[in-house]
Amino acid sequence: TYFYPTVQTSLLEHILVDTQGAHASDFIAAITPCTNYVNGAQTLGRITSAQWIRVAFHDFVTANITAGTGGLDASIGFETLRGENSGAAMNDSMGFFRPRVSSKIATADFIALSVVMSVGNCGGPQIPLRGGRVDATEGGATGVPAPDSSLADTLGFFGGAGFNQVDSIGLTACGHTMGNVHHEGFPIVVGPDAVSENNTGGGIHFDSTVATFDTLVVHEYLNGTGNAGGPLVTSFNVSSRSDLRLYESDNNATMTSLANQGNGFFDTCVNLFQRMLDTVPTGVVLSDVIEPMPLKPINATLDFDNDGNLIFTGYIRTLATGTSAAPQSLNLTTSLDKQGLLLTPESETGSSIFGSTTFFPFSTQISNPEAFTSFNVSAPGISSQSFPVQSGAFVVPSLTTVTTIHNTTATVAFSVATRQGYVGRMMKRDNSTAPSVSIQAPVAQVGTLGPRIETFDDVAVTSVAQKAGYYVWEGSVTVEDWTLGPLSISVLNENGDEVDVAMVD
Ligand code: HEM
Repeated sequence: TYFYPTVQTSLLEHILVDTQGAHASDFIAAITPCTNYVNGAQTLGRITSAQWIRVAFHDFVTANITAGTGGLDASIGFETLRGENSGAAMNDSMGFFRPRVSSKIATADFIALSVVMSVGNCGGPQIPLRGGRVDATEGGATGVPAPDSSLADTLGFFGGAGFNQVDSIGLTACGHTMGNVHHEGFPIVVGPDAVSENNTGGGIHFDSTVATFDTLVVHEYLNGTGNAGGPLVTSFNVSSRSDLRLYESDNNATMTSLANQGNGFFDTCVNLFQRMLDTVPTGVVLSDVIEPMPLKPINATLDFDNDGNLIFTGYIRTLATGTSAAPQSLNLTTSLDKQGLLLTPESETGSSIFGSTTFFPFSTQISNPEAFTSFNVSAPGISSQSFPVQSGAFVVPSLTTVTTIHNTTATVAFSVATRQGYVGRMMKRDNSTAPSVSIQAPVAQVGTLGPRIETFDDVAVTSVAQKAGYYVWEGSVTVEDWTLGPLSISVLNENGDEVDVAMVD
């Protein structure tokens, strides 16, 4: 399957942009509406959008930027039993991400993505998202501020993660514009009187708009109106007033300046959140910022049709922003066929905060695969774009299946096609030469709900057929303790680089 520009960027962009209607990802359903609680009863007084933001903070703040350790690395999954990570948010969120994690998107990337989606889809600004985080294999350092932490300790924890006093006040105000402090989990902050039939967890809002990302928490704090900054300002228990201690630590200068920024508050939060999300251990290289793509190939892949012909099928998605309209048709040409295909859209469209999406399915026969090196998409009003492809080797989607037992054991039976004469990384096996196939599967590990990735290298394959100038190879792998996330099947070249990959589940 052809993913553009990379597998990871393509998949993350999909979750970010395909939020409603045609071909939508189900990720956003967890925070739709923004008051939704995806892990249990709506009467618990919990909301998922706010939980996601809190999880990222707890994962991040134990970073030691001098040592280059910690940050957004999903170590939080191993740390949920620590008192400083009290509350349902950590395992609720890890449990939601778990069946989505794959070799291409780590849990830590889901932690980052979830903040971007909560803020961006609940009234706030768009935080630039990068991919490429790497999950920790064990718990990291301690050091999350708690309601009864001293000001010095709190500033020390933030400082270790690279945030000074002004940054710390800003990040806390940006975080505490959504969500609750709950009696259940934090009885030293919120008393039992918060518990009611429709709020069994006893959640008290930080501001009057619990599920909207806005500046209200700052104004209510300074003016003493509404929720007056929330339970960490007003708690019956003076030692639990950590937000009050932090906000007052510079005589409210930072809070006053945040209030005076007006809409600039959003820019401040974008900046601070982005720094938080992009704090990663030394050696982790993040991708470019993932931008919504105006023209995107989706599930574009080589395959064989029922007659054994080689075909190239998939969709082209267009994204119309602002007042621009979707094109009526697209023209798809390939390096083989300059005449091209006229593509017409599916009737169902999608919508998102970025604009509306339209999907143009295509299928075209490839008669001379050696010359199939690119395809090009154009339409009136859209600048034409060319996409490079390779046809040397590919995972055959129609001949690849996953079967599961009890949802924990998965058997991947796959087919790979290699073009006759293709020089990839061929392995000597049973007196013949076979392609090198690697399968990566997310599996359960002890101590965290976050999966680890198990790799099956050089999976045995046997040659079973010849089709359309290709050898077809079959193989299979059985994965135990599968966590339900997409499995990747990769064909590797002589350098061990991926030439083609299929994501299956
Ligand atoms: C002095 C620093 C901080 C302290 C002591 C603190 C403490 C707390 C506590 C005790 C809760 C209640 C959790 C629950 O009842 O489930 C909470 C909630 C929350 N915190 Fe903080 N926090 C701090 C800074 C931050 C920062 C910097 C962010 C974000 C960047 C953040 C984001 C959140 C969010 C979104 C919630 C609501 C969670 C929910 O509704 O489930 N916090 N915080």
